[in-house]
Amino acid sequence: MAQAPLFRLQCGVNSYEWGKKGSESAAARYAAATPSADLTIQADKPYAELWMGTHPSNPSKDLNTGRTLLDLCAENQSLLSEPVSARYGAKLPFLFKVLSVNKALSIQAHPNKKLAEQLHARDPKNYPDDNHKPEMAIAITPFEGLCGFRPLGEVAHFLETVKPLRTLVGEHEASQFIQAAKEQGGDEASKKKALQKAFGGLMSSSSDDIDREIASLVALAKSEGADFAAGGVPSTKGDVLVELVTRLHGQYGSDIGIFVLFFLNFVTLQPGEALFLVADDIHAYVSGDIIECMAASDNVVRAGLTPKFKDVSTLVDMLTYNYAPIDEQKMNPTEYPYATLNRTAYSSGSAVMLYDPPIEEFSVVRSLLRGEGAKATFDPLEGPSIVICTNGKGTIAVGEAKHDIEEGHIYFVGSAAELILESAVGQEEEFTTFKAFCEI
Ligand SMILES: NNC(=O)[C@@H](O)[C@H](O)[C@H](O)COP(=O)(O)O
Ligand SMILES: [Zn+2]
Repeated sequence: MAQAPLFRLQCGVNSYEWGKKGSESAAARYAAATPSADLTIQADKPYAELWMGTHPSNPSKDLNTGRTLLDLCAENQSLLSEPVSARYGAKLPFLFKVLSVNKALSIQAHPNKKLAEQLHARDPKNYPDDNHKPEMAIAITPFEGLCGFRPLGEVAHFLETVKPLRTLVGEHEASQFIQAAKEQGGDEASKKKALQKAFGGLMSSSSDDIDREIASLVALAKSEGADFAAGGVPSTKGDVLVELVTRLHGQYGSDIGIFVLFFLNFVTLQPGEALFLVADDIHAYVSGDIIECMAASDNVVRAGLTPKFKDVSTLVDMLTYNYAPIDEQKMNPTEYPYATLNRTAYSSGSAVMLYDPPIEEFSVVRSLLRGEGAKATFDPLEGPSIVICTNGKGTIAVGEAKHDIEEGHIYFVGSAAELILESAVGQEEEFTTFKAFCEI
């Protein structure tokens, strides 16, 4: 019997050390929102990531039958659409997640396709996939993260004003870098080379040197306060740096990752703001709840702020060394043109916004429907979707099938289905959903 194009999913949650504890974790609350989930949230246990998709490490299931979404897609490739299944096989091209971040994640990057194949062949235990992992994060609550290298002038400023940093980078690499950073014009490749040398110098520090310089850094931050690092830079002032150094030191002790703060942009996102990271872009998320969508892969190359397997030389070698101001790291949503709002939705200021990164595997639509009866009707699309409700309640319908949906509920929507979302919240309240999809 053909599988209905709309069915509810039961999704699993991964407990990594950096996750929020107990019910503070949105990932835990959403996973537990499904009646059959055999999940009793433990107050002192960290719950980091809710996974929604067909990735074998934590495959989502059809709530009613208990069958995996992977099996159902394999048997009913029309759920994916012919172009998607022909290009990506009988599985979802994306992995959709909710992350609840209590402590900083690892200093990390995700390998491009070619490097992913090499790492997977060499070390399948630590690199379980042969696929790239470009990723997008959309803030559900206020979010902090380290994303991409700072403008070179900012790194030069820190090398000139934070002695423990300059010591670990090395005097020669530091002065070479500062000279390259200050050179007007100059070719991009040699600037990126100087950045790689300085960053590589930092990351190759001995543990004794790190212990010694961390102690000096924390003491300096405490004693200088807002004057730390000569007051910092416009994007990250001295007092913010003091708080971050102190917080990360409290979380990870003597860890090289704390010094990486001076090389990477410190980004804050308000709910609805987003950032996109291409493969090989360095980052480390610091706090907050986010929706995350990525190509279907779990390959992470780590170099600090983690008890997990680190592969520092691979990380230093693989990075893009792209550098840019914070605002160039953010991703601006646009109004989604393929959804029709009814009169109630229009009058209540509802919005359906598209986050569309420059890759094929996924896009995400965030729907904010305000007030009872606000409705969004989505044009059928040729490809699979997963919808999660992160706030409020309403109904989700495809054809004759109509179900209640509320915070934490997750549905799979098959290709070519005409999806309707309708709010059931009060006048001043919001019914919020995120829909990840692939359409070729
Ligand atoms: N930036 N976010 C991601 O890449 C997530 O999808 C990953 O699953 C986490 O980063 C994994 O981080 P750890 O390996 O636990 O340090
Ligand atoms: Zn990542």
